[in-house]
Amino acid sequence: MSPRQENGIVSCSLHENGTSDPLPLAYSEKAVQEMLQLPLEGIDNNLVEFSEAMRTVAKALRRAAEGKTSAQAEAAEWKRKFELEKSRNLQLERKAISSVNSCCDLPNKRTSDLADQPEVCLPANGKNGHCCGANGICNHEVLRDGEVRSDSEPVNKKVVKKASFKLSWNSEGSKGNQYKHDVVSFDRGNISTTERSSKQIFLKWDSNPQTVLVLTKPNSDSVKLLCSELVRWLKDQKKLNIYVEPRVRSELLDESSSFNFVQTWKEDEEVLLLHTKVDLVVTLGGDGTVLWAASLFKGPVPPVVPLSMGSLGFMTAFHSEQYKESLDSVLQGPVSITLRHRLQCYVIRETAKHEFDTEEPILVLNEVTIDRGISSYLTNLECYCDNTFVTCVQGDGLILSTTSGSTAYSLAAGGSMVHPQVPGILFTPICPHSLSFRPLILPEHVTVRVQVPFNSRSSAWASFDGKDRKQLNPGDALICSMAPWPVPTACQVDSTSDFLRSIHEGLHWNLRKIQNSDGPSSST
Ligand SMILES: NC(=O)c1ccc[n+]([C@@H]2O[C@H](COP(=O)([O-])OP(=O)(O)OC[C@H]3O[C@@H](n4cnc5c(N)ncnc54)[C@H](O)[C@@H]3O)[C@@H](O)[C@H]2O)c1
Ligand SMILES: Nc1ncnc2c1ncn2[C@@H]1O[C@H](COP(=O)(O)OP(=O)(O)OP(=O)(O)O)[C@@H](O)[C@H]1O
Repeated sequence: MSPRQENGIVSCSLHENGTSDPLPLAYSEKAVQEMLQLPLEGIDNNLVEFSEAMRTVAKALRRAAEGKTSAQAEAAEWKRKFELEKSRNLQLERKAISSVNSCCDLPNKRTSDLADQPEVCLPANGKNGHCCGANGICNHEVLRDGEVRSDSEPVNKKVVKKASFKLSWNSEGSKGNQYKHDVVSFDRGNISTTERSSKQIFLKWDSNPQTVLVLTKPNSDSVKLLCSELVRWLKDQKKLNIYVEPRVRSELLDESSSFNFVQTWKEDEEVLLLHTKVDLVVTLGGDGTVLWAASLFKGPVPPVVPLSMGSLGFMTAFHSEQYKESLDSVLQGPVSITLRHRLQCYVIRETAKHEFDTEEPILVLNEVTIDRGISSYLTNLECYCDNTFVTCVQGDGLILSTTSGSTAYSLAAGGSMVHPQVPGILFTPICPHSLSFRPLILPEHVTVRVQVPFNSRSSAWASFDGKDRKQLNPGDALICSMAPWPVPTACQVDSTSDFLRSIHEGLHWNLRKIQNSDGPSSST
């Protein structure tokens, strides 16, 4: 082999048989060293230069990606603010109209009598702009978004309008006329909190509920049996209109044609208008049926009465055998409710032309999970909270959970159990490959962004309340923030008793035999 230098690169010539020329004897090791020194340095210099150039390019790319990520997060935040502002403006508009129409001057006048007028309320006390006083809120003020009269009103039925109700909560301050709307008050330089969001909320009907949607777990004979009994009772004894899913209507009609009073829908679009027709939702099943019920409502959700017919039943406080007593008391009111917050998730594709080009939002009651799917590689998920980098999740994935979902998948992944009335977003890693990655709980006002970086080895997968898996390719992102529409579930006792009962009975939380008193005493 004869080493040659061409353009600063050393090359050796090989014979076709793969052997090389023996080095001339004059080439001592030192000589070789000297000969090779210069060209090798040339290679090194080139490599160093090249790697520096690559580093600069990588840095520029990373900066561009970070810039894009932060711009996307900012855009999503603005979008969220825009939506909140829009709904706030809508409320103000309604209040303004209400002062003209004075609908609340007519106590208990049913809104159906006002079918052609905007359905709004006049402040009853002339104060605060709320018809229900300072520590309450009327459903007319919050639940009217997107309510449009459907052209396809249910077959053979008269137009029925929703029952009105008000929500109220205990406020110590209001007793002494010291009620303040501010979260924090400054009284002579002293800071005190006057308002917290986790008070027990009561629902009181202003007019009687007229329409009930009954949702049932499929493929269960006991559920089917109870469903027909319950539907009959609601119709005959309570004189209520009943809606069920198309599948359930067919099942009921198969049983008897006398169930033809039961209403349903044909098109999926009609489901979007359900909240305008339904006063109350009753679920027959387990937690999965409550999740299913919530998923049908992409906007406001009517109060839900979950009758337990599953094995665990964290969110199903009512025993199904006692459905008559339970429903009697809920229909009569007032009833304690838990406002279960939901998360609103958007997927932004890398190919999106601009930041508002997101897919339809998905609302979750438990959690959104971003995991590695069938890939055997670690996930590589860059997470941002508002515009601040949080961490990179390397492991099996990440759970962004509501506090209601804190007892579900998040719990299994090591997250804390949180009272469902506490607003917040749980940030729980799944099998992180790091010893120090403890779960976080973030405040309710933040927007979390999970980005699959371009250099990720594989795609990630998002699933929503354990359903609807969506592939997230490198460059795609998922944005998640608190949704404006919670799921109000009726309580058996109250929010806190129901939560504690479910962790005791459902999970046997901290169950341990009490220690005997006959051990060593402290004096010995
Ligand atoms: N490793 C896990 O624990 C794990 C894995 C996958 C999904 N899940 C949970 O299952 C949920 C979907 O429920 P499903 O009924 O449609 O599926 P499913 O039929 O597979 O039931 C999952 C279990 O989770 C329970 N569960 C659901 N929501 C709960 C909650 N808020 N608190 C306590 N327990 C709850 C259900 O009662 C059921 O026992 C997902 O949202 C997820 O939280 C848990
Ligand atoms: N009306 C419905 N239509 C379609 N799927 C439904 C409906 N109701 C429930 N499901 C689904 O059926 C599955 C089982 O429901 P659910 O969790 O209520 O019953 P369960 O598994 O017997 O209860 P538990 O989880 O307490 O043991 C869930 O995945 C849920 O999403």
